[in-house]
Amino acid sequence: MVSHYVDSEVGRLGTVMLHRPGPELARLTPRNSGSLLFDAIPWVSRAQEEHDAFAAALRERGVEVLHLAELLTETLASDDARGELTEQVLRSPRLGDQLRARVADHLAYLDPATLASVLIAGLAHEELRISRERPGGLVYQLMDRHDFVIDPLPNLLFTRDSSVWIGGRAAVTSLAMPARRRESTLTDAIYRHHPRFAGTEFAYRPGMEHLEGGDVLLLAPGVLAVGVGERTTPAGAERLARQVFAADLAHTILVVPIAQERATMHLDTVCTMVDADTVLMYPNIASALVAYTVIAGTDGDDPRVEGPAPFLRAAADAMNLDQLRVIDTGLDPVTAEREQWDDGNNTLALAPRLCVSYERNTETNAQLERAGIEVVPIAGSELGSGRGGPRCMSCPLLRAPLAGETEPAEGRGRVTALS
Ligand SMILES: NC(=O)NCCC[C@H](N)C(=O)O
Repeated sequence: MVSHYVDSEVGRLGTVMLHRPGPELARLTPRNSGSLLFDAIPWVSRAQEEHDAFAAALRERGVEVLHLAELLTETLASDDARGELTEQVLRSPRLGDQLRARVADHLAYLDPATLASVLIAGLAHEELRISRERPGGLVYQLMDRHDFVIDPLPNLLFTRDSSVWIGGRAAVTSLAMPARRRESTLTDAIYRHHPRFAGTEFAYRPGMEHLEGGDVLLLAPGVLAVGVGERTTPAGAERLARQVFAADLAHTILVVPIAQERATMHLDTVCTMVDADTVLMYPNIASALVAYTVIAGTDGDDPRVEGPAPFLRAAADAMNLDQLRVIDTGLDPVTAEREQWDDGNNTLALAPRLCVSYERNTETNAQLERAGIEVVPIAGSELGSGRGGPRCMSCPLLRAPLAGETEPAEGRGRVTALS
């Protein structure tokens, strides 16, 4: 068993899980892209090139990159995992008994790599092997040949959302949008059946109240921020608070309401951390954002809720800082709005003051560099068509503890707000 541990957003990144986009992206058409949560139809091979360059940039900086599809293939060597994941797709009420039996026959023949690929890319009616002796029945006959018997998971690319590590535990989330719900069955199977993750303990389970990883920020050891809006519900935030308090993984949770809009679907679309005391924030909402502070109860009491208070103030207080240093997305309200939409806020910290960002967000990247944050730019013209940046596309499994890295750099004001 390898140990996995994450207690901040910015401790030096050791291991990350990515998903290289594959044939599931080729399932997107103008007719289904809305329900599959993409804003444009990506050019698949270019998206793969961009993703390969992202993975290479991480590896060049010493990060161990794990690929979800490879982990899933290895996981499917376990008969238990295979049985569970097959049963989950067969449970769909859309299939009906006769077609369900035919899909079960089809899946039973697949080797682990092909089964992993079908679980990710889905299965179209025309790809299902049906013999004359065992026909598909009414449901099969009434389907169009391009209809999905198993839906594809094009958003698996955004590995941030289906699981998040909090301390040494995996929180496997409960995704809100129907198009994404099955993603967490895959991450859950990996953590429960892959030998690398043997003995993993869990901080959250699929099936609990809605919670998505993009809404969870590990502000500091023991302090989490959880966005509530389009995806994570207040009940999901409350459940997470109870879970992490019970496991002693945190003492304070800041619950942050965000607008229920596509542009701000997760907290990490408007705020990410680039140093132990520094956030990159969307200025058009930064001063209006508030937080409810949820504090662990003692001796089994319910958690205490305080606030609301301005988010930046509540966060600094919970993190024991005089003030959080703030770097703005963009330069003015219009470039800020453009670059926030293009995931300019959604940076992935590789270490304190070192982050990956989409190259297209030139104004935001210049702001970061001016503030002493080194930027590793990556191309994302195709990757961004699903609305997600480097943070959304990565699930950290191991970060170095922050001890010794929290002190301000020589000659750099720790508490200067840059705006
Ligand atoms: N954390 C994130 O903001 N993830 C991006 C998710 C994008 C995906 N197309 C979605 O709508 O869920």
